[in-house]
Order: sequence, then structure tokens, then C-alpha cells
Amino acid sequence: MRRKLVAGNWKMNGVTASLPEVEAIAAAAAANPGVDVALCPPATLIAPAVAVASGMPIGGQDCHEHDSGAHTGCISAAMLKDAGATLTIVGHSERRADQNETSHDAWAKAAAAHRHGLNVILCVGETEAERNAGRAERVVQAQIEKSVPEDADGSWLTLAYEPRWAIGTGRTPTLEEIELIHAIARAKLGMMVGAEKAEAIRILYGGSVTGANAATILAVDNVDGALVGGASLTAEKFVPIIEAAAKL
Ligand SMILES: O=C[C@H](O)COP(=O)(O)O
Repeated sequence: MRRKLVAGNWKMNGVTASLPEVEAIAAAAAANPGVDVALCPPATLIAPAVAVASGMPIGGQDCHEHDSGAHTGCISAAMLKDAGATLTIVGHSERRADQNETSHDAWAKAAAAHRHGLNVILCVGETEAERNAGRAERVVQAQIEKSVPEDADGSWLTLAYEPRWAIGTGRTPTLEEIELIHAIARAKLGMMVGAEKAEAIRILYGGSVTGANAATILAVDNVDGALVGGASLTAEKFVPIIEAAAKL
């Protein structure tokens, strides 16, 4: 039985004045022990967030594939770990779009994070043009094939399906479309790491998840939680999603 995971991605939002939100979200996490909750604030807030999170996992939003060196502006998995993070997102579509990251980059980053003992949320998802061309399934399968490390298992890897056109738009796929891609993703994982390991890997849905739609999306087969952007920025919006997951 896979436990639900609700993870917040603050993206490039949040300053020290936002720490009371972390505290309030951590309190909700503690009050709902049936669901796993994690929060990925900007790197500048990782250490201060850890200090107020009362044990709720705090993560990075990306890491470099190398441990150290001449890579101005980048943050290594070792640095995330040193700051107190226990997980990191890799392969987010905003990094694929803004920093031209490839699935191979996501693979290398996931492997680096695992090497340093971090859990990984690895993102995949099609563009609107790819979906309209009937290619969503093949795109997601190819991204999984190229970005999931060979030694992946559910003890450290979580997959997040995030259709790019659903991110921050208020639009979501139909429940049937979500179910289909999640089933295809699990089957692909099964081909790569074996059915037993694939069964234990959580697959989150991400893209315009809110307190209003969380219960129905999280009830879909093979949806093991949510990766939440905008609605994770405040406890007021994020806590209802945590509570919806806890009720399932
Ligand atoms: O990482 C989170 C996703 O990109 C979803 O963002 P959103 O909930 O603002 O659509």
C-alpha cells in the first residue's frame, strides 16, 4: 500500500517573512499523520525552513549533477543535504523549458541526489502541442525511460506527472486522462525496474491542484499524491489538499 504524498513546490517564491506559513503547514502535517507532506522552498529558505518545520521534510527544487566545482549559481545535492534537505525535485518542466534541461540531465541529477541520500521527486509531462498531436503517452514513456535511474525504487524515488499545459493555468486533464498516463507510467517503470519495485514507486499528479479538486484527483487509480505549486504557498490553500489526501 503506497502512502499518499503531498509535496509543495514554492518555485521562486518565498522570503523569511514566509516562514510562518512553513510552520503552519508543518502543524497540519503533524495533525494528519496518515499522509506524507513535504515542502520545497527556494534554496535560500531551506535551512530556516528546516528549523521551523518540526521534522516535516524540506527539499530542494533542483540539484547539480556534480558535487562541487566551477558551476556558478548551481547547488549540489551535497549542499542541499548540508542545509538540512531530505529530498529534491529534479527534471521540473520549468527547468526543462528555462534552462534547457534534458531527461538525461534529470537522470544525472536524480542519481547525484540519491548518492547523497536525498529522496527524489522526478518530473515528467507533455506539452500542450504534444498532447494535441496525440503524443502525450509516448512523450511521458520516453522521459521516464531516459530519466529514471536503473537502481530506482520506491524507497527514494517518486515520479511526478505534470502536464506542462496544466501548470499554473487552472486547467487539468480529465480524470480518465490522468488515470491513463499514470497507468502507462507505472507499466513503463515496471519494464525498467521490475513490476514489484514499480508497484512501490509513488506517482504524483501535478498541475493546478487545489483544495477544490484534490479529493477527486487523489482518488484516481495510481495517483499517489500531488505536487502542488501555487496552492502550496500558503497554509490556507495547502492544508485543504493535505486534509483531502488524509481522508482517502
Ligand atoms: O511543481 C508544481 C507544479 O509545477 C504545479 O504547479 P501549480 O500547482 O501551480 O500548477
